[in-house]
Amino acid sequence: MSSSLTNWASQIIENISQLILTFVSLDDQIVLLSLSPSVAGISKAAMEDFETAAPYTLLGFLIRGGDGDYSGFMMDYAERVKNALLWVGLFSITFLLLQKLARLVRLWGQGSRIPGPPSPSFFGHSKLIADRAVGQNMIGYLSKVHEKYGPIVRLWMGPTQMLISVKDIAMIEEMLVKAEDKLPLIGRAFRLAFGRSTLFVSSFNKARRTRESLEVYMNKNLLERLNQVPGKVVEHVLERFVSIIAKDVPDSRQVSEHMASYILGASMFGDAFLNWSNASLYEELLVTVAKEACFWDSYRIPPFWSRRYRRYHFLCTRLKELNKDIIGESMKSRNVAGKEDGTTVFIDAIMFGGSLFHGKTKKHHFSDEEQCDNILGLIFHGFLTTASLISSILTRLALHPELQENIYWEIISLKKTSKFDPSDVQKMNFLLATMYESARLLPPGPLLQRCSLNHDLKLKSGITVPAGAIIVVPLPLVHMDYSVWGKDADQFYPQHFIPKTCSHKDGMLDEHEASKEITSELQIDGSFLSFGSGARSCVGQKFVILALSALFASLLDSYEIRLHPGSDNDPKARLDGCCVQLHPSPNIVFIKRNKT
Ligand code: HEM
Repeated sequence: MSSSLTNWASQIIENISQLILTFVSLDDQIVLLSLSPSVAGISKAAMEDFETAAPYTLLGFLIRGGDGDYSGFMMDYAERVKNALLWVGLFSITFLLLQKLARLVRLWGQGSRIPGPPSPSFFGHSKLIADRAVGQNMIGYLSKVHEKYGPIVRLWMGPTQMLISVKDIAMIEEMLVKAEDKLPLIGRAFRLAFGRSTLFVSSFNKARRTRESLEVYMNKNLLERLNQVPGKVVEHVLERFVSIIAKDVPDSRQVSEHMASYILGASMFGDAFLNWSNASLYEELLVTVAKEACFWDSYRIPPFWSRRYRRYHFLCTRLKELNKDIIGESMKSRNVAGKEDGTTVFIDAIMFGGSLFHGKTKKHHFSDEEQCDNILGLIFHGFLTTASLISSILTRLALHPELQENIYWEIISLKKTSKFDPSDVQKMNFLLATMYESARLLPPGPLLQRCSLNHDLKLKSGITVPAGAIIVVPLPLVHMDYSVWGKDADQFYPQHFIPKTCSHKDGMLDEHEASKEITSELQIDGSFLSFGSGARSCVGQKFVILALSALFASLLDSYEIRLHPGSDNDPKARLDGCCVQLHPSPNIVFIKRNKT
């Protein structure tokens, strides 16, 4: 038995050396050792050559078998290979499952150490929140659980998904610095409507470089343009207003959508946007897509079979086309102007320099298509949030005429010393405080959302938030916390942002103080979170506050905003689509000031 084995082994070794030679002589017709010659890619002629030229090769042995019974050996061999593969597969799957199970057990263990209500069912609280009554008032539900379980609360959204809600300012600050990623859902939501974005992606590492350059760009170049934009936007808005009131009395929401699209369009695309014949259509599509986006984004797999979805997709495609169109117009006007003036630097920086939106590596720059998607994603986020904030400001001003008088007083005071210039808004503390207060009482997005994709977060309090948990900050609870904002926390009161020590009338700054950073003279700390905070905070914050202040200064310089007689004067905050709005949106009118 042992001698036959030795013979067999030596025959194999001999055959291997012959086989190598045979392989060389058979060109490339033999692909690899295989179970059947046809599968191995051996032609019939080659097979005959092979058998006569190398009757004792390894391949020959395998095909013919040592004693001529090759089929039995091959079957046995195939069986062993199959079994080996099955075992490898089984081990890999078991290993992966065990890994997942270990992660799950760890998650449950970590979760059980964070206070929170027990899971009501296998589906956790997601089923509860999907319930209309609770879902509509998610903040109310979070308020109740925070009251019962403390400033950090854990909710199970299913057996594998944990939601952590944080209400304590110090914890929020720490969490927003440490949790640098966003929920993957956010990236998907934007991709569905507008393609790829370098900004609103989940991984912070992927967004970091683009964020940094965009922030520098917005705080420098876009703000420099503020002197030119607001006056023109007010003119356009009022022109449109006149055409709307010929048919209907506009509500603050319609006016705010119009203002938001014009202020963003004119800042980003320059005068080309103001002269563009499709500007109204672009705005209409933005509004329609924005209304539907949140609904369709809730689907894991988009329902391509639904006619309504296909219509939505069509509108997104049309919006993309118009976006390309206005980018083209903006670039054309740059060529006509023949110089890089303020009106087109934004588009230049993106489309030509390629320096604004970076690719994944230094060498990789995005294609024009990807750059257009990035611009649209930015406009979409900016439009939704800015329109919601403008609507809130318009409503507050219409409901509180005394606020308008304070702001008008600031404008008049400035005019006494020099000709009013929109960039002077940096000196108008009361106006700035009105912007912040509107954003505080009605943050466009009621929940800040973050996560840490790869690492657990160890908080100073000793709590560990597991990687992948959804972290939310319920802004209304933080912004209406009596212990932070005082007993009038739920009231609209711009003085919340004006330091008590400010000696100027209604908080207006003198020339010297105003030259400092805008926010340094207002009382803005970690408890104001409408623009987020930490690693992924909004890069448009400074631009929006100054642009809207300039816009309202230009408007209030010439007009008073009034409630239309009979209009509702007690609107309530309600989540509408992706943003919070006041409902019902009051009808407003602009009355020309008598400046005699
Ligand atoms: C009233 C207007 C706006 C509000 C209330 C707002 C609010 C926010 C909030 C809450 C976030 C998430 C912050 C966080 O998770 O900590 C955000 C992110 C962002 N915002 Fe805004 N935003 C506004 C306007 C704008 C505008 C006009 C732009 C630029 C044109 C802009 C650019 C961005 C960008 C690029 C991000 C993403 C940052 C990232 O994911 O890394 N925002 N914004």
